[in-house]
This record gives sequence, C-alpha cells and structure tokens, in this order.
Amino acid sequence: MVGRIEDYALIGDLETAALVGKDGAIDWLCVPRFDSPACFAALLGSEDNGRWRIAPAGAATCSRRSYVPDTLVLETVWETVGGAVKVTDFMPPRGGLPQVVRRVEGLSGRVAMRADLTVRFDNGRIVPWTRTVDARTVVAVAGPDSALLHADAAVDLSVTTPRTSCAFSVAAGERVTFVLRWSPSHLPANPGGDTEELLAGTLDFWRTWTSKCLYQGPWRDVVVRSLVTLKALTYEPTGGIVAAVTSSLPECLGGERNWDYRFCWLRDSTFTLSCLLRSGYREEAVAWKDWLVRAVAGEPSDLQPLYGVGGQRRLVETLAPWLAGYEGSEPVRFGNAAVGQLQLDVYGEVLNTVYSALRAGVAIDTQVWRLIASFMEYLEKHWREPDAGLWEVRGPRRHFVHSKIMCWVAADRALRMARVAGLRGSAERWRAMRQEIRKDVLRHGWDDEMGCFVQYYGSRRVDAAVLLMPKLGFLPPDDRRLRGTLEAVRRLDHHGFLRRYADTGGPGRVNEVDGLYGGEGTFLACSLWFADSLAMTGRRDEGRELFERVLDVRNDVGLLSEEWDPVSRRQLGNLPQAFSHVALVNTAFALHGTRAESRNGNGRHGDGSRNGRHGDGSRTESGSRVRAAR
Ligand SMILES: OC[C@H]1O[C@H](O[C@H]2O[C@H](CO)[C@@H](O)[C@H](O)[C@H]2O)[C@H](O)[C@@H](O)[C@@H]1O
Repeated sequence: MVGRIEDYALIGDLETAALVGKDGAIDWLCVPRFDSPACFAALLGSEDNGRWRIAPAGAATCSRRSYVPDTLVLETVWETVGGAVKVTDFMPPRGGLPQVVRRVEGLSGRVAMRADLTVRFDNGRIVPWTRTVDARTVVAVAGPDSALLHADAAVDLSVTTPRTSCAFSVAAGERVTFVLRWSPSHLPANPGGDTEELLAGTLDFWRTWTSKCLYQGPWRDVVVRSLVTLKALTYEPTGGIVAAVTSSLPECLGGERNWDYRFCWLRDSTFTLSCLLRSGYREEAVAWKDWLVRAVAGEPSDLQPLYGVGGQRRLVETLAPWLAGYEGSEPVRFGNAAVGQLQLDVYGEVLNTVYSALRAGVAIDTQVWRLIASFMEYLEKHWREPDAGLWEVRGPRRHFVHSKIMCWVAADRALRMARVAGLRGSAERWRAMRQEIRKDVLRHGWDDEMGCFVQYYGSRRVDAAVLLMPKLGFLPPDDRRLRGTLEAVRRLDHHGFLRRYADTGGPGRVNEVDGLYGGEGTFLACSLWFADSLAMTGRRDEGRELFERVLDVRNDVGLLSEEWDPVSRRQLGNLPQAFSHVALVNTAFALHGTRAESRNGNGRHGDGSRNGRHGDGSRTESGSRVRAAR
C-alpha cells in the first residue's frame, strides 16, 4: 500500500534521492541521477512498479522515526511484541555510483523481520532478470541498468520473480545491513564500501555542512531541516538544483495536475540560492552560477524556464500509461512542457540572484557580464509581451503583473551591477526601461475600484505573487497600494492558508487562467509570503501565527510538499518542494530579523550603496524603508 504524501521521508546523496515510507518501504528512487528513470516507482502505481520494504514481519507502520540531528540519516524505530528494532537508512554522498544503505539493529528482545525487494527499471516498467550470486547477494539486470543487493549477515535471499525476499531476525545488539548498489549494466558491479565507514562519513558530511548555518533564531532546528532538504536537492557534480525529487504527485487527488519536478527551474533555483546565501552557504552559489552560465549559453531568446541537472534542454513531456498514478491521479508525466513557455519573470529572478551573489562577495566574471548584457538586450525588446507567468499557466498568455515586476527587477539589478562594472553605455537605456515598466505596472496592473494590484492587466483577479513586490523593492511596504493589495489577497484565504490565485476550476470545470481541470490545494510558499508581508507591515504577531500554522503541517520529519489541503488535512504535490522550504527559511529570517547576507563588514551593500536605496526612490530587498514611488 502506498502511503500519504506526508508519510514519506527523504534520503539522498546529492545526485539522486529516495523516499522512505512510514511502513519501511522505499517507494521512489531514480538512478543514477534525480532526472533518471525510477527503479522504484510504487509511489505512482503499486508494488509491481518497484519498491524495497524492510520491516518487522506483520507490522504495518513504524512507531516513530527522525533524522539523526543535523543530518539526512533517517532512523526508524519499530516496537513489536517481541522487542524493538531500529532501521537506519541513508545514501552516502557520492563521487561514485549510487548506493542505498539500510542497517537493521536490534534494540531489545528478538524481532522477526522481512525484506522484500522488487526492482522495476525504466520508471516502474521493466522486469529485470534477477540472479542469485550467493545466499546474501542477488543482481538484477535489464537494459542499461544493474542493481546488486547484498546483506552483510547470514540471511537467505530467495528470488521468486518479481520479488527477492528474505525472513530473518535480530536480537538486541545484533545488526544486519543491506545495501543496494546501482551500476551501468556493462560495467562490473558497483564495489560500494564498508557500510559502517560510509555511515560515519555521511554523518560527518552533514554535520560539517549544517555547522556553517548562520541562522541563530528561535527556529534553528526547523531552519536546519529545511536547509538540509534544499542541499539534498542540489546536484553536486554540476551545481544544478531540482525543484523536487518526484514526478506527478498530484496537486488535486485524482486530477490531472501532475507534473515532473525533477529539473532545475531557474526560478526555483534562484530562490533556493538566495536562501542558501543568506543562511551562510556561498559555495553552492558559486557552483550554481557556473551551472547557469553553461546551461543558458547561447541566444537569450532560447532561454528556457527549466533545464536538466546537467543543463540539458530537451525535456519533452511524455505520459506513462503503465503507471496508475498516485491514488489514481492520471496522467503520470515525465518531462515538462513548461520548458517551451515564455516566462519573462525568469530574467529578473536570475539577475536578482546574481546581484545577491555579488553582494555576498561571489566574483562575477566576464561570462556572467556577457549573460547580463544579452538578457537585457532581449528584455528591452520583449518585456511588453504577454507570457505564461511564474505559475506556468497552460491557458492563454497574459500580461501578468508579477512578470512585469520581474522585468523591472531585471533592469534595476542590471543597473546596479553596471555601476560596479562601469558599463555606462547601456545604463541609460536600462534606467529608461526601468522607469517605463514601473509606469506601465502602476497604470495597468492597478485596479482603482478594487483598490489592489491584480493578477494580469485588465483582470479583476488577485494573485499572491504580487506579495513579492516590497521584498523586491518595487514599492516600499508602507505604500497604501500594497496595504490595499494585502487586504485583497486575503480573499485567497482557505481555512487559514493561502491559495496562489482564485480557484475557479473544479470537478469538470476548467480554470480559465491556468487552463486545467480541477481545483488545487492552498499553496504553502504563498502562505509564507503572506506571513512575510504581515511581518513587514508591522503585523508580526499575525505573521508569526501563520508561520506556525505552516510549521504544524510539516510531516513528522519536517518535510513539505508544494500544497496543503486544509479540509482533508493532507499534503499535495511533489515532495519535498524547494519553493516551500525556501519560503519557510525566509519567513523564519523575516520574523527573527537576522540578515546575514546583506552585511559585508562595513554595513554597505556590494555596490557601495547605503541602506539598499534604489535610484528611483523605492527600496531593495534588504534595504531600509524609503519614500514611496510615484
Ligand atoms: O500549475 C501548472 C504548472 O505547475 C507546475 O509549475 C509549478 O512548479 C514549478 C516548479 O516548482 C514552479 O516553478 C512553478 O512556479 C509552479 O507553478 C508545472 O511544472 C508546470 O508544468 C505546470 O504548467
């Protein structure tokens, strides 16, 4: 039986990741990388699509579980009538081929256990040939993939296709460690290593990484858990960052809103990067900047909203009819058609992050300057066009207010960086462009009658994305128009959480903005943006209440997917989602007021300005309050 979305914990090795259920089953694992086909895809179908369960015989779910503090090593405890047992699950950070280690350790009495492995390569479709090497080792091979299962104690693995199983028992103090190693089928088996040394190395890796966290506020454990999760979404060899580790976990149970998130969205990665930077992590920013330059090299008109972890561009969306979908949510998709959309906000997000990196002391080389100039050349010609917006709507293109604001951000940050680099020739044009966009948004994005900024020009809908305006410096937080917008956005409230935009879809009805059937849950990142806005406008207590409401819906090991259904009290959408965890960390900072990344020793921003004041009178993301823009 597949669990609820919130039943899953994450383990990963910075190249791929697995989801472990409360029932002891790994129901999701793509190998060798995040965006490779899954060899365990039970999450989107059934056991027949691949899973690996280790649990006490006859037991349904564990008694409790948690990560070893400050690490991504998961410990699951089962208490049974015969005694107690602990399973430690982890994936050692690599440099080689992937392996999943599962150590079973008796805590008291004697516990009868079962291990059941069903490998299905190619996203849960291909039944491999499985052969027994000896009583403790089996190898499964099909096409390009090979997986070896090995146990370090005397167990008797029996292969009864489609499963490899064994029954064994552990007494207090005894251990049996299983390891699953993937390798390309044409190469000798992945040699792995000593599992106790691998565990010690993995614990040490994560503890060293988390010890660098600069957040010192009251929610340290919560922040560290989210940062570890974000780090686990980074693809170490290239610096790319995936939006989530899963595909097709539904935003509406039984609906069609099922997407593949195992790719690097420029938007999501820039949010993640800014969050890691403010938390004290610079290395990831340098690695991502290098990834970015390689990924987007070429014509700026060819810029894609998302790329593969290696920077690959062809991410064709296909359907997987052999998978029934999570709780019947069809279709299951691999690849993502959003790759071909025009999403103008992306230019602003990239420039904003490069600017944050510059302020944090990351060197910006000529390649990056070239990129900035070419982005701006493109935007100067195209910012007036309608686009698919940050929500990647599959309905008609519109003049989304958020997209226009991000074009303003692009011009603003380019100007600021030009000041540092002395690119004066273009600066005049960029200043004029910035001014023109501001006027355009204030004129067409504002609805006098409603007293708020709207979702797109001419519409009477609200959109939580405009909550980002003051953070981005487009308007100061005390601007009357923002106060009006904040009140209007409250209409998106659904049982104390925020939807991203009006939910006009429903069973059998298409949402005319996003072009999709069915409603969806409340959007966790938007709920947190709302908490930030409340804090920014002096309603800190209200902001804190909302923040704590979001904290309450994290699962038992601190993970958030993209959405939350407050009625059924279930998480929805892909897991764990970078967007949600980034927003959580940012709100913790906003409520506690630590701004690690904006300091460079002399109280000045990297461009030498004081207090983050923009040339046109608004404020920067981290600057102090200045007069309202006209
Ligand atoms: O809502 C329709 C779209 O949903 C997905 O996009 C969402 O996830 C992205 C990755 O986290 C995020 O960048 C975007 O803002 C979200 O709306 C899906 O990937 C799209 O294909 C789909 O059209």
